[in-house]
Amino acid sequence: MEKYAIHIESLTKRYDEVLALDQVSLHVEEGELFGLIGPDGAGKTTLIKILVTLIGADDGKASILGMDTRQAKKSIREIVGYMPGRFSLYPDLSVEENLSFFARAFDTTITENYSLIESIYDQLKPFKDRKAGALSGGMKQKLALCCALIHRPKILLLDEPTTGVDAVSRKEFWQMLREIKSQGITILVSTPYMDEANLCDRIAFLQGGKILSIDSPKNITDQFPWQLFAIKSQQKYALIEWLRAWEKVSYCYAFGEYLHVAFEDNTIQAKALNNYLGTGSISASEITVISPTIEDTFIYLMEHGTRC
Ligand SMILES: Nc1ncnc2c1ncn2[C@@H]1O[C@H](COP(=O)(O)OP(=O)(O)OP(=O)(O)O)[C@@H](O)[C@H]1O
Repeated sequence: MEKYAIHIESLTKRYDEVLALDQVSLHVEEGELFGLIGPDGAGKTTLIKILVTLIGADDGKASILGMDTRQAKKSIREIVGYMPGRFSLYPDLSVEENLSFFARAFDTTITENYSLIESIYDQLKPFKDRKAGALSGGMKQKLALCCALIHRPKILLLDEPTTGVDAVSRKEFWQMLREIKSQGITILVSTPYMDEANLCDRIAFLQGGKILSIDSPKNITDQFPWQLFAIKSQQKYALIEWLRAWEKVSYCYAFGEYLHVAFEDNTIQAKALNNYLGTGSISASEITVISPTIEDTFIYLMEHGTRC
């Protein structure tokens, strides 16, 4: 008996000369909040479309609760909730009409599973007669989530639900996902935002159709192998140039007003770093040792190859 909510083995998908998925393997446990993290074009949408049986793979296997995506399309569609990346609602129907439409399509009613969407739909109620096309980005996102949940799916698949949404709505959205997870629903969510990876139980890094790593956010950041420094200076561009010219530097990227720098030689400490900056007439206002972020680790894995 299959124990995974989602099980993918060596999945490969090609669009003409583009290899969108290249031997992707992963599994998602029942009840997990799993993140598919990767930049534009990584293959996230393709993977999710295969899982919801909208497109077929060229090779490999994918199953949802033990059901093969090639053979059990109808049964899978009944138990998954899907929120596509682009606007999936009917813009000329009102908020309430959209929700009723999705409920009817799944042979249910708004009231039958209302408890699942109540806390989200309550925020939309004041606008229930407004056309979906006239809602704000954050409100559209909430309505699309209610529509994806209205038939109480066992597994929820969300394709970049927070892309183009403001920071407050993004935060609220992740809070909603935690609440949905607490109701026993397995969630697979894709995002290009590295900071959202920390909110998942486990994540898979996807890049160019390949998995770079799969693990908990903590175990992922533990893969960054060097001591990492954050440096701040008024001479930001000269600082980048000067450090990238130093043959001892093995990692050097700008993060906002800081530069993250690491050395393969772990004996190099802040004092030696400061001395080197001095030889280039650069003064740093801050040099501190920091913990690597998810983004640091993603860049490291991209440059140094897969670890899994
Ligand atoms: N229908 C298609 N025909 C041709 N190429 C495609 C098609 N759909 C996707 N691709 C290509 O496959 C690769 C993976 O695309 P995919 O949409 O799965 O990535 P993604 O991670 O979801 O990124 P994005 O956020 O940009 O959609 C990209 O190079 C993309 O251009």
